[in-house]
Formats: sequence, structure tokens, C-alpha cells
Amino acid sequence: MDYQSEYMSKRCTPQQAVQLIRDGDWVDYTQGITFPQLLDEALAERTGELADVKIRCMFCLKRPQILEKDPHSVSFTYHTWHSSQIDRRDVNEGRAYFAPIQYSHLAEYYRRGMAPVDVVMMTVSPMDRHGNFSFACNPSATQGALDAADRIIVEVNPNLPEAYGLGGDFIHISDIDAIVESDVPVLMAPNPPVQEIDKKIAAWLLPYLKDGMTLQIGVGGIPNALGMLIADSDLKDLGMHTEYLSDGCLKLYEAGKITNRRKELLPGKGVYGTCAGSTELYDFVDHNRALLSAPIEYVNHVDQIRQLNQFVSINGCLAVDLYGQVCSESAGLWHISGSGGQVDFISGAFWSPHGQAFLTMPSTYTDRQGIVHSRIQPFFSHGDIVTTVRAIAPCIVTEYGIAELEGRTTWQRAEALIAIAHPDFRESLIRAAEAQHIWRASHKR
Ligand SMILES: CC(=O)SCCNC(=O)CCNC(=O)[C@H](O)C(C)(C)COP(=O)(O)OP(=O)(O)OC[C@H]1O[C@@H](n2cnc3c(N)ncnc32)[C@H](O)[C@@H]1OP(=O)(O)O
Ligand SMILES: CCCC(=O)O
Repeated sequence: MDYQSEYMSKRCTPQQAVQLIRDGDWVDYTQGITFPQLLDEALAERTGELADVKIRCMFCLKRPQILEKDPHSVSFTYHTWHSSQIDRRDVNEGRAYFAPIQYSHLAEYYRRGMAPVDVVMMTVSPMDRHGNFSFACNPSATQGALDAADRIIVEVNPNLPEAYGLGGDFIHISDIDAIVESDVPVLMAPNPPVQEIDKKIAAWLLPYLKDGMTLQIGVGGIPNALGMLIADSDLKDLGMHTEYLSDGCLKLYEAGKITNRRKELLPGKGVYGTCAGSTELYDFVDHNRALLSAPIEYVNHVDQIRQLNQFVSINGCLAVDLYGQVCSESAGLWHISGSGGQVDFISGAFWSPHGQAFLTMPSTYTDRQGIVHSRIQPFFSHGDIVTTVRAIAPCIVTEYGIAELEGRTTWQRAEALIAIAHPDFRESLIRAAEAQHIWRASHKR
């Protein structure tokens, strides 16, 4: 059978396609912009008919219909590998469950059967003349799920940007069980506005950045502020090797700062593992030969990052204790985000010959009652999730400066962290450090 005939024989309505789902299945919705919008709606219509179907997704950009239509989990239980802003309330109120990961390991969790997957449902670009459907704009860990899945259903959407990929970025028609056609707009990721405090934090990073270095920047207002500062600086010939291609990265391209010319690995190409943002970003990704996507197991792996001579990684965190433990996922037991690739990039940056990793946060958090709390805490005592263990904690940045933690003793860490805490909390932190026996007698009392 030629590919067109095979396509026509597998083409069906979303309602027909989701008949492939059976009781007890684990169904993977992949991630971000490859989330299967029409298939999710059709599956949600089977609420009450199916039993014990487990759905997984990562970095969800739209609340799944299976949650909207089945809020009491009669048929579906929803799980997320990376709690996004959209998932947060459902996770905290018990309608959804978080699954912690190290992002570079995720594809292997699927392949090794640690994360069972019966069905993959995902959005792809239209078929080429060779029978391939691309998802190169967002390879993430999807190849692992596809390798493990028993049934594969694709939602073909011509609006998905057509990108160039290094591998793990397409699926052949012979491996597909059902094809659904769609024309819905591509999901977008919110672009956090830059606040004054973000600019202050980013300004501390600027002296650490050098011409020719390769950058990884994560989510949030601070990376966006940094993008703006770099765009206005004299820095030149930067490289991009990043997990997440965002509007922050696009700003750097638009300012002409990223050329990838001096990058040791894949020179000339800006490398990324997942992409989500604005329509401008998708337009930039579309058929852009200066960009190359690759699976997260490649992008985030230390084997690649160590080949980059000056690799600088900048990600966000939520709180740090005086021992240098870093929480990036919760505020006490209130779940906020996921570990994602934070630890991957800290390890990778360490092995880059002139590499450095930074974790950024404002020094305080103001709660809904207007009470100001220090994000630098004596010790974690309310269930805060440790994302980065103290042994590998890198440089921590607040609006008051940078605390370099690697290789430092407990008293040096306490001293460095108190120095970047909000001044209103420094005295109480010193008293706590004394009580915890991590404050040297010769220090300020
Ligand atoms: C995509 C990548 O980042 S790639 C690389 C590595 N991956 C990671 O580092 C993953 C872990 N890091 C992250 O997810 C992010 O950097 C974060 C969550 C730590 C920080 O992200 P930001 O967007 O800068 O955080 P922000 O300060 O806006 O806080 C996020 C939310 O938590 C809330 N929050 C923050 N601190 C607290 C607190 N102490 N108590 C209650 N809520 C809090 C904020 O109000 C905000 O809520 P909203 O989204 O409803 O507005
Ligand atoms: C897709 C985002 C994952 C991360 O934060 O690392």
C-alpha cells in the first residue's frame, strides 16, 4: 500500500480513534505544544464508560478535558511530570498527581518499563512524501514513550511549526494506529512580565557572562530580564544549548547576540529540546535551519554539555536553606513546579571546563496576607521539596548578590547565603545559624 492509501485507511474521527483506549490503560499526552487537543476532548466524552485510565502529560499548556469532564476521577486519573501553572491547583487539591523526574532520564523511564505506557496520543505535523510525521519542534522525551507504547494515535495539525531535528523527532505511518486531522491553534506558553526585581537579580549575572559562551536559560521573569540585559550589552557571539526554547531566547536572537559561531558542539546551530511560547516564537522556529532540536536525553546530558567550553546555566528556584539545600518545586507542601532539568544542567555546567550554574530567586516572598517571608530559611521544616541537594548546589543569586556554594563548608555557606538575604532577615538568620552550630565564633554576632 502506498503512503497516501495507508493514510486514508488510518484516518478517522477523534471519537473513533479514542475507541482504541481500554480500561486500565496508561495514556501519554506527551508535552506542551504536542498535547493532543481534539483527542483529549473525545476521550473526555468517554467519562463514565471507561475505568481506571491513567493519563500523563508534561508541562501542560491547557487544562485537559478529561479533568474538566471527569473532576472526580470516575474514569480518568491525571498525572503530570512537570506541574505547570495550569496543573498546580489540581495537584494541590488532589485531582491530579505529580510524578518527580530527572528530565534527562525520562525517556528511559518509559523504555525500561518504570513508567508504563500503553497508548501515546500526540500532535504532529502533516505527513511528508516518505510517510513521516514530524514533531521536531518539541522532541522532549517523546521517543521513549513511542518506543514503549502499544498503540499510537496522532493528531495531524498543519499549524505546528516545522522544525529540524537531530533525532527522536518523527514517527512513520507504519507505526501509527489511527490518524485524526485537526486545525486548532497551537497552544501557547505565557511569557512572564519582567519585574524591577528581576532586572536587579539579572544585573548580578551580567559580569559572569563572556563573549562566545553558550547559554541555557530556564523559565520565569528573571531569565527574561537577563535576555533583555544581554540584548542591551556588548556581549557577542553567544551560543544556545538549552532545554527550553522560549521567548526569552528569541529576544537574544532578535538582538543579534546568538550566532552559535563559537560553540564547540554543533557550531552554527542553536540547540533545544522543547519549545513553547508565543506565535512569534513558533514563526521563528518554523523551517529555521539555524535551529536544531534534539531529545532531552541528548540536550540535558552531561556528555554533551561538557563539550561546551563556557557553558552557563541560569534557572529559577523558590527557597534555599542555610545548608544550601535548594527547593524549586514547592512552598512547604503547596506544590508549585517540577524538578525538570535543573539538576541535569547543574551537573553539566560543572563539567564544562569554564562552566557555571546559577539558581536565581528574589530574597523574599509576600503572601496573600501581605506578610513578607525570607526565601533564605534556617532549615526546611514545612515539607519544602529539595530539588538540588546541597552537595551540588551552585551559585545562588538574589537581588542582593551571589552566594557561591560549591566546595564551601557549612559556615561559609551560611555566611554567603545570609549576605544575600533581605537585610530585614539577616539578624534572625545569624541567630539561627548560631543555634544550628554553623556560624563561626569570629563572625558577626
Ligand atoms: C524550563 C526550564 O526552566 S528549564 C531548566 C530547569 N528547570 C528548572 O529549574 C525547574 C524548576 N524551576 C522552576 O520551575 C521555576 O524556575 C520556578 C517555579 C522555581 C520559578 O519560576 P518563576 O516563574 O520565576 O516563579 P514565580 O516567582 O513566578 O513563582 C511561581 C509561582 O509560585 C508562587 N510562589 C512562589 N513562591 C511561593 C511561596 N513561598 N508560597 C506560595 N507561592 C509561591 C508564585 O506566586 C507563582 O504563582 P503564579 O504562577 O500563580 O503567579
Ligand atoms: C519543560 C520544563 C521542564 C523544566 O523546567 O526543566
